[in-house]
Amino acid sequence: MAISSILTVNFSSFIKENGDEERKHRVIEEVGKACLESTLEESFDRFLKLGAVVEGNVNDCLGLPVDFLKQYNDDRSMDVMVAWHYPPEPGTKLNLRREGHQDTNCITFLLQDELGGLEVEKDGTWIPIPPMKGALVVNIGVIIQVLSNKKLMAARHRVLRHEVRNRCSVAFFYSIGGDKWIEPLPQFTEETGEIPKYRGFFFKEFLQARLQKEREPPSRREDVTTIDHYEIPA
Ligand SMILES: O=C(O)CCC(=O)C(=O)O
Ligand SMILES: [Fe+2]
Repeated sequence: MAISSILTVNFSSFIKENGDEERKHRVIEEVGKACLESTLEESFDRFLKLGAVVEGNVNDCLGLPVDFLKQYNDDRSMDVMVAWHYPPEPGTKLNLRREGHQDTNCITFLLQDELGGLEVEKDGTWIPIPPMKGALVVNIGVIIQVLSNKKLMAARHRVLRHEVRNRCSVAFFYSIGGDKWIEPLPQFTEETGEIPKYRGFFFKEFLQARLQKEREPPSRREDVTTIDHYEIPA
């Protein structure tokens, strides 16, 4: 089953989507554990607070004016928390459940269970990220990559499925509103003399293109809309 369908089929539990109350309630019902709701709500709110803190850290690491990235922050309707379930599939050696990708948001927080399986690409090599009790993996997403003109890169990562056990993870995607215009900031172009590496786009335009491609999967891999679509060739 294609990974793109994970959000919509019983293969995983889509547990909260900020902008869609109806869906949220339906899914929580489907999960069938009403007692979970307050825990989910609380987790969501905490992730949201964490997002604001880490966004501030990223802001400072990039040397941007204090609270500069906050201007992207007023619309929280695109934030999503997802519980992924990766059923085991015996007998396959390299059992990819999630192909290599970059997250298409701002910052992702990921909690993987004790089975591990998450890998990050570094210089063409896939490196396992061992699970650590009580630790979250923090991923930079492509929005930051574009705004910073590739000063901060979104890590490419993938997930291997376990041969005999169910793997679970929870991801929180800290995002921005669809009406935000994304392009390399002058701080990383005009002010440094660097050439912009991306052309500008509205975030929702990018998401729509991706969604469209997911609904009608392109036959060629290179046709999938990734952030490379907006890249200006050097
Ligand atoms: O399940 C995981 O560990 C990673 C999931 C992931 O990369 C994603 O949801 O974007
Ligand atoms: Fe991811």
